[in-house]
Amino acid sequence: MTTYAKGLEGVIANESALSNVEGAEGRLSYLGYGIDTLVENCSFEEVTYLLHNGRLPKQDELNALEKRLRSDRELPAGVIDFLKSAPKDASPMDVLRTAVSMLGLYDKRATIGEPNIAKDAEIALSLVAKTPVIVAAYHRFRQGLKLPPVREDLSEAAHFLYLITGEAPSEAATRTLDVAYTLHADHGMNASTFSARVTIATLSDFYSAITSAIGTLKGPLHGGANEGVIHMLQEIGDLDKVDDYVAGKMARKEKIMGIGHRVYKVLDPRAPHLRKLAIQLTEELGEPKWIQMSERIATIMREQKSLNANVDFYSATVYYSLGIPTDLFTPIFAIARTAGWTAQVLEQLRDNRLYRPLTLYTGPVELKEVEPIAER
Ligand SMILES: CC(=O)SCCNC(=O)CCNC(=O)[C@H](O)C(C)(C)COP(=O)(O)OP(=O)(O)OC[C@H]1O[C@@H](n2cnc3c(N)ncnc32)[C@H](O)[C@@H]1OP(=O)(O)O
Ligand SMILES: O=C([O-])CC(=O)C(=O)O
Repeated sequence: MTTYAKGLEGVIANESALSNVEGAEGRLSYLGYGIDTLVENCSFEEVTYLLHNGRLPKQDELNALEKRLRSDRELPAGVIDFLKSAPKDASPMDVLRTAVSMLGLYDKRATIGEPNIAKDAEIALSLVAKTPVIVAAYHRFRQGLKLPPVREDLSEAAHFLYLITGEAPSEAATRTLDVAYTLHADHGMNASTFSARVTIATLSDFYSAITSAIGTLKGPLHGGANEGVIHMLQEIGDLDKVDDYVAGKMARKEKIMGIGHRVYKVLDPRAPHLRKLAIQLTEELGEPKWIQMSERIATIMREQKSLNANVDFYSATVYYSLGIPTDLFTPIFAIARTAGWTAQVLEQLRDNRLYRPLTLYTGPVELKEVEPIAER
């Protein structure tokens, strides 16, 4: 019997060995490694290797991956020209989506049809290497600044912070972003990953799949919620205004950004890591009000609606505390998720089948005659 689940809730769309999202328990692991131990012991580069290769790297393999990513940071001149000429007030997610699509124009390895996994694995790494440079370059150009020369001596997280500020970041800031990258790297059949897999499953090219994913991530019900959280906190302004604000939202049946999740019925396991960082960073910044407001919102939503914070709720305050402009929050999510999207695309290609679900037709069933246009 064919059943209908609105929004595909509870539907298993494919098989994957990459990330295990355990909604009832509030657990997340990549290839059998829980995120707690990965955050504690591994860099984002190690996690990228894990997702792409199915196992953690040995030291020489990690060195080779880091070298490979760091040597692939230059963007094609045509993409740089686009980033310089893009409207200064464009959404960085729109710019990223367009620039990633453009990368495909300059990469002869990107073809349609029967996959070549070795070639596709190279494209996957190029995408991981280049997406942060695209985001940073646009951010610099929109301010009328030059992009600092790309460097090969900095990790993925450090290099991104260096490019947006022009200065090598502190170890603490690098570590914070690295942890955030690891926590965002992959997450089962979330909407943007699903988009990427649907696109690649037609045997379209790799860049088209990641372009689809970026377009899907930007919506406020998905990755775009992290920017919505900061806008909400700024709108509220003070701790003593939180209760009225949330009550107003509930009365109008509006969503609180960063709260709720399709799969997690308990706290998102990424949230406590980001919460801890947010507490520490806002204290150092002397601006504890952001985390105080967040804590109050989370408490009200938990107590009154049985809804919990998701990954976007505290990441927003973490990025804000690092001095990152709000409209780069979702692009940062995209940078980290590129590790997972590309791994998922490769996994799809290794055992591909076209996605083609059905629709529950609700239109007229009786066939009609076409009336002459003057009589309609
Ligand atoms: C990385 C990520 O993508 S994590 C998710 C990021 N998105 C957000 O933070 C946006 C806010 N959250 C939401 O919109 C939702 O919780 C989603 C999109 C994440 C999940 O959506 P769904 O599983 O489809 O749940 P749905 O939207 O049907 O909500 C179920 C019920 O909870 C309520 N609800 C869910 N989330 C929220 C919220 N953030 N604020 C207020 N009410 C909420 C709904 O109003 C609905 O109530 P009702 O049954 O009385 O009508
Ligand atoms: O899994 C989801 O639906 C959304 C999410 O948390 C993610 O993509 O990280």
